[in-house]
Amino acid sequence: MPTIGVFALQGDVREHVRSLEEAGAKAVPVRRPAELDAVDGMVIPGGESTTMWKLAETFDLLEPLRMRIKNGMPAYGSCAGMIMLADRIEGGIEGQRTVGGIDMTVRRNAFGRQVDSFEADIDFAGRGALRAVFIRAPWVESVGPEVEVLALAEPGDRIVAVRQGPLLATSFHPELTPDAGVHSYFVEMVREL
Ligand SMILES: NC(=O)CC[C@H](N)C(=O)O
Repeated sequence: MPTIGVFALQGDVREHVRSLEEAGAKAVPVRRPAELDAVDGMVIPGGESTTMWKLAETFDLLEPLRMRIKNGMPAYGSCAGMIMLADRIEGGIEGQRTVGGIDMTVRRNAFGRQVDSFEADIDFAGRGALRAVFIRAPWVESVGPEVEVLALAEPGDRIVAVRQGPLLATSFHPELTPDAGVHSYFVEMVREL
């Protein structure tokens, strides 16, 4: 059984732990570099990317995360986590940095504010309909040639799920629904590597 860490300095950590366990992984919260060393893959949850970035710097987790990802560790980011895995962001705050790894430009809060949050049925990775929850969600503006688009959403057929090698990101929050499909997809990715 793979051990998957959940970035636990900020965000909806418990929900990801539950979804990962449902998908057949051992899930552990990660707050320190030593804890990061012990996992086979990482999830960066939904939450607030600006706060995640600041806390990751303060707790010396940003650089170790970047290194593990550079060395091929699988990672999955939902919503704020998607922003953290983007090489480039639009609409970030002054100086905002990410972990990076996926050759894409992500627009923060692209679908609107908290009041514009919505749910939609989307087709994820050709696996049929999946209920997707969007909360102040980003969308992907553009992707590099190595990036595979896994899902689009209305309005505007925006890119809301992508994969680049061992890295996966979604604009939406599968951890907030009972369907563990996206987490199962990620756990399979970790098993394959
Ligand atoms: N639900 C979310 O994760 C929202 C993400 C948030 N808008 C951010 O920029 O980090």
